[in-house]
Amino acid sequence: MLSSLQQHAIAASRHYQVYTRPEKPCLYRKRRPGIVVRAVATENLEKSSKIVTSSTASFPILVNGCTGNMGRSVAESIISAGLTLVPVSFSGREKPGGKIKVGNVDVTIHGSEEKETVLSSVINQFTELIVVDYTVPDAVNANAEIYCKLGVPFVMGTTGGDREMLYETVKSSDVYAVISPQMGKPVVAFLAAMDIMAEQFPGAFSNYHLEVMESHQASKLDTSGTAKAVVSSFRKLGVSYDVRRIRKYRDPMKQLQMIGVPEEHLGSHAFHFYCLTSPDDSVSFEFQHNVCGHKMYAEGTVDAAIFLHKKVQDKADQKLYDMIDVLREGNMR
Ligand SMILES: NC(=O)C1=CN([C@@H]2O[C@H](COP(=O)(O)OP(=O)(O)OC[C@H]3O[C@@H](n4cnc5c(N)ncnc54)[C@H](OP(=O)(O)O)[C@@H]3O)[C@@H](O)[C@H]2O)C=CC1
Ligand SMILES: O=C(O)C1=N[C@H](C(=O)O)C[C@H](O)C1
Repeated sequence: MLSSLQQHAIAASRHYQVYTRPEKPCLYRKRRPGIVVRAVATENLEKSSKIVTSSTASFPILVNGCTGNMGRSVAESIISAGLTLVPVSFSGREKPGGKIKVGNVDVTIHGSEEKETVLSSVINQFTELIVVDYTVPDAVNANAEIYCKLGVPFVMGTTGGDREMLYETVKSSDVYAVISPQMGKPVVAFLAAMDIMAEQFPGAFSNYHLEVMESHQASKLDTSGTAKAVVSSFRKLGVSYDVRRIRKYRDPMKQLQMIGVPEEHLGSHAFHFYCLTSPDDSVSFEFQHNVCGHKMYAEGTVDAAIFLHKKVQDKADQKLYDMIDVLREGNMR
């Protein structure tokens, strides 16, 4: 009998056949042209006077982690959405120097020890600033503390770190934030459905056996935050499962041969698979979401930033949000 993982591998490769069909390449379907690009390239940031963005549609966003996969992708989506990309970002390296070009914006990369001083100066120069964080798990808590200390609203897409401490940091500050390990709206809808099921039918999967596996690019440092969120719903549904049991795949050979990740997406994919089996093995459920590339998360992140900007402008009472709140608001582009 095939193990559920082998069955998954077969299903995944079948799926691959489907979505790479040349006549219907849904992954690569062209989007409608975006809103006009309105990136403000602000050379000589130090010299410029305060940049005021009066219209809701053009508030400035600083992306922390612009040299990474997600940071760059979000920066590109900000420009495509006609928002203002602040030409400053941070890196884990102490003295990175240099600039990277995103669209027509030259983004200066600063070292992590300069974060607080540089960010304070950006806050003084850009009104209505929102920060987006796509860095590394080890930087999550320190970064959130800086944002809260400086009073800048932020979207935290980075996974890992001490999540409880992260929420505490925000709650004990006066800062608006969207925090979510998953910014891809269809996957967020799946997470929401699991959460609603857990809320309405607690114990529906009592004593079921759970297997979870996730596969990501080899550079991913932590266990999937999304898988952990799904497990937390399954636990409410009556399953006993420790997130340390989640099987992580980071080896490109296994991803290619066993899981069926398309070769061109080995460097950027997120495949998740959950299998629930009844105690007597007579019933099984399988859930799977496979994402290639980063665009979906980048676009969701821009929606989260637009949502957060509105909450700040409206002086909303609630300050801490997740992506389910963003989805519920229903004001997606
Ligand atoms: N919420 C969501 O939907 C998604 C979340 N993610 C999460 O986002 C995070 C980033 O992923 P990804 O872009 O693939 O990772 P990368 O490794 O590609 O990028 C990490 C970035 O963080 C920078 N960095 C490292 N240390 C620090 C630091 N101390 N301060 C500031 N910047 C730092 C790196 O700069 P340098 O290399 O120059 O040091 C680099 O720019 C991960 O936690 C990932 O799980 C990813 C996809 C979707
Ligand atoms: O690192 C990634 O790539 C991703 N990270 C997030 C997670 O840990 O859940 C979301 C998605 O899986 C992509």
